[in-house]
Amino acid sequence: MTSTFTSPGEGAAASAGAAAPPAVTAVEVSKVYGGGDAAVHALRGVSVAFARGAFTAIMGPSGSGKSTLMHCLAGLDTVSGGRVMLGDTQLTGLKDRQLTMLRRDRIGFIFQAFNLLPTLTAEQNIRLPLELAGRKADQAWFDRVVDVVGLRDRLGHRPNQLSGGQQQRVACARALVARPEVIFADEPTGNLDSRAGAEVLGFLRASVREMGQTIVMVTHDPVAASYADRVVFLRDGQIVSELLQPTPDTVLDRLARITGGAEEPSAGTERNRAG
Ligand SMILES: Nc1ncnc2c1ncn2[C@@H]1O[C@H](COP(=O)(O)OP(=O)(O)OP(=O)(O)O)[C@@H](O)[C@H]1O
Repeated sequence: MTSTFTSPGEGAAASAGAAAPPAVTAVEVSKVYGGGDAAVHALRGVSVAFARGAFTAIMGPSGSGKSTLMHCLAGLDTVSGGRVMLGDTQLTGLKDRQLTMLRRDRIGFIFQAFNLLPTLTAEQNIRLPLELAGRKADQAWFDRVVDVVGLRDRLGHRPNQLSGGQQQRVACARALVARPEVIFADEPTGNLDSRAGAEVLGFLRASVREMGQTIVMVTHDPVAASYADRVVFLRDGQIVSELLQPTPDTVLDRLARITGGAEEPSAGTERNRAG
């Protein structure tokens, strides 16, 4: 049996009202790559809900299905079974063009590689997705985002004039400025030293606290995960555990138990309330 993992009123989720659906929901999602003897069951009946206004980390051993889950949640890949909802919208079954528009209008992405356009300034990079969508950034919101990520005095710089941490802050601002319903971050600090990584994570945390942003982040790093409100752990394509209010130590401890095989899927309702 597969448990459904939900998170009780965290952050803005509490004020979003009982009727508001989670930002993202997966119901019994499975994903099989290939077929026959070579079939790889990357996800095996994953049910999980991500509350609005909360910061959730997805962790697990290499090959456990983290990237596959994120790609299915973000409409970058199709599921083999089950369904994915973005708010009230069912992604499963949408046509490619509808999915492209949905990603453009409602989802933000931050990747390990910053993916900035080298010939554009920081400000132009931040505004680009909105302009491509034919929308104009609300100036007050733009200013707020720029201040939250601390880029006010770097807006005229090109990416090669910025440090890695500053470039990733531009990528964060680019995702935040469109006010997406959810931002998916895939190892956002993977290319940064620990100081720059801490800065970027601090800004992501601040965007959740101060702007009610919803963030789902895949990471291998227990310190990065400790910035989240909640960590869900995958093993062999199933969610096997979760932690609320994680600390680096509780995350490490849980990872050790998971990789040691001590945690079974049914143990997932156990929660850490320390910290
Ligand atoms: N395009 C693909 N074709 C075939 N198998 C794939 C494909 N993508 C992923 N897999 C397999 O699916 C399983 C889950 O992979 P996934 O990349 O989601 O894991 P992960 O937890 O993100 O791993 P890592 O931490 O190493 O990035 C693995 O066994 C992987 O080899």
